[in-house]
Amino acid sequence: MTSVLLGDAHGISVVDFKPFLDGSAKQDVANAILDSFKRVGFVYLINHGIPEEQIKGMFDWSKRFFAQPMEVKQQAPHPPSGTHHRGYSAPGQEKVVQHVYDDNELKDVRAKAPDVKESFECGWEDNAGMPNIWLPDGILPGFKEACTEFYWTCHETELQVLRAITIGLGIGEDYLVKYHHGHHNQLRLLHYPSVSAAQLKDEKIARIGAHSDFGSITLLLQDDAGGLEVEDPNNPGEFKSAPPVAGALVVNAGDFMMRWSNDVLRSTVHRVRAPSNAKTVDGMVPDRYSIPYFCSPELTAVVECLPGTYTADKPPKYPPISAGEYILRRLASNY
Ligand SMILES: O=C(O)CCC(=O)C(=O)O
Ligand SMILES: [Fe+2]
Repeated sequence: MTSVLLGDAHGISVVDFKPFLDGSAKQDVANAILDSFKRVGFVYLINHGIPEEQIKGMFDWSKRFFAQPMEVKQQAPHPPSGTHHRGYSAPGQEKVVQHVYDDNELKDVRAKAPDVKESFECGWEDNAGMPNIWLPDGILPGFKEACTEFYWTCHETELQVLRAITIGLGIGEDYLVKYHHGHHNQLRLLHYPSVSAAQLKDEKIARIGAHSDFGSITLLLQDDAGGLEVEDPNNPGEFKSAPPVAGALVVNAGDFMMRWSNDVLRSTVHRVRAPSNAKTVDGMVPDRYSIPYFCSPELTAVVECLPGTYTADKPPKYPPISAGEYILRRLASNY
């Protein structure tokens, strides 16, 4: 048997995706991915298919974008409402929350520990329901094209991971692929500025608050700063670090995958803090860049438990849900 399992980082498997992509050991890779998703909801993929050069290029663009003066970045402003999730959000504008929908409660959470990150969101260029918000022509030429190209490259890897999941679940490989045309994915550039280590530790500020992702899967690229933490599903409230692994793509299952699989796959709560080994300079933790790519089904899709994931003894835990309604509800609560 080919060894597709390359290692483990705090319980999250590091899996070689190449034998899936070249067809030499599809089932082994699918099983290894599914095992990690079942235990922790996260997996690291090596040889994931997104070219190294393109990743480096995207991080370079991200750094160039966030290095622009605030008044330039504000020329691609994220609208005040979370449901049009596009453009630039300044530090403190978005507070990622986990199922908080009451207005007063939301106000309290935001006042207590704002997320001091800045982000840029974009999606499919022809998405009329959620149009992209770019910088005016002439500012940072090439940025839009780089984002758009990266978006579709990530979509290819998304489709392969979805195939692996359904093969791991023992159902046809196109079962989930057919809901995912890439029209409602979201490419996010994230910059966590250098901030006071003490304020982060005392939870006066947050980098990104604890949350689950609400789509199908998320592909996440992180730099080597560290700080991503994943909740131990068996010990709620206990978080373990998901450290940077050279060359790896982090993939995590979102809420739709949890619902589709009737809780076989976990949509695990995660957050970003200061890494425990952060090298501070004058009490400040270094800044951090990451690039998540959120994959969602068509908004018209109804997400309901997949065949084989429920029986008379283990009935569906989740009623069917409209993908569009669920996404918009969760997006709205973050702004
Ligand atoms: O920056 C990271 O590593 C994680 C970001 C994240 O969890 C998110 O944007 O949903
Ligand atoms: Fe997330």
